[in-house]
Amino acid sequence: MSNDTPTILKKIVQRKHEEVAERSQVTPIKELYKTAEKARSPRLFTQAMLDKAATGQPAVIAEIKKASPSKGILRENFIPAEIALRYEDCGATCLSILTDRDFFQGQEKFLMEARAASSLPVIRKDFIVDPYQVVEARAINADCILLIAACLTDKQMSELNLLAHELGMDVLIEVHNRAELDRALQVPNRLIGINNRDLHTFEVKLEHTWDLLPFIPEDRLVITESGILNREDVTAMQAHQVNAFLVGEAFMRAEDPGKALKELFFS
Ligand SMILES: O=C(O)c1ccccc1NCC(=O)[C@H](O)[C@H](O)COP(=O)(O)O
Repeated sequence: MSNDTPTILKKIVQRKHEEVAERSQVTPIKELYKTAEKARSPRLFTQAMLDKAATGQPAVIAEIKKASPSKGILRENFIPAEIALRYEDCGATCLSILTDRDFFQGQEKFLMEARAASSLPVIRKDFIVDPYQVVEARAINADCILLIAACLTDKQMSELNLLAHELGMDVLIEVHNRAELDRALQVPNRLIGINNRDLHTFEVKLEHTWDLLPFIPEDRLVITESGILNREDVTAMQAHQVNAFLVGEAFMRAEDPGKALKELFFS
């Protein structure tokens, strides 16, 4: 593929820069900082994942997303607060809420509603390319942000990571291949997400997780992301000593997302 080919990830990143420009016209970053200062105290996302992993039980980040670019609408009956409660009751360790509007039909208020309904730490799942979005994440009560190595330069990755920590949030750094992993490991952070989905082509291969494992130091917690659909997938990850997961589609398509979580991980 040529570097000029507009993949979905490139389109999303371009839109994010436009969004930041539009939003800062309406709410300048100084104002956003004031809202962030008054936000709810951050819940400990990384610690929750580490504590759960230490018990030997699966540490599950359960995702709330209405739609995705690769799969379209995933769920019609979409009430984030209800889904969050079910996830918590059924053993989730943390929540992931899509806030992107144009590609995932997400909204900031979904994160606020889901977090208010549960006591779990929440990650803002979005495509963060600018400090404005980090401050915005804290202003809507997020406890953690996602940084996707494929969207960021090394400098951006470390600056956004630092800003998130200064604001009291945790960070999940996501990679898909060895080059991104090597870059991500330069950033001081405990959580490394390996996305099994190529965000340029949508191709999903679970092998990405175990292929990268030998290159990850012991002090990082590896979270496998995307394409975990059934018990065989979970067992395959556990056979490689990976026991932290981020799952969306498999739960969102189920009538009761909480029951689906319980069946996938705890039955
Ligand atoms: O899911 C997509 O189609 C997608 C496309 C482009 C960029 C990101 C995308 N998804 C974000 C995610 O990484 C997933 O929501 C997350 O890992 C959960 O995956 P799944 O369990 O397969 O829903």
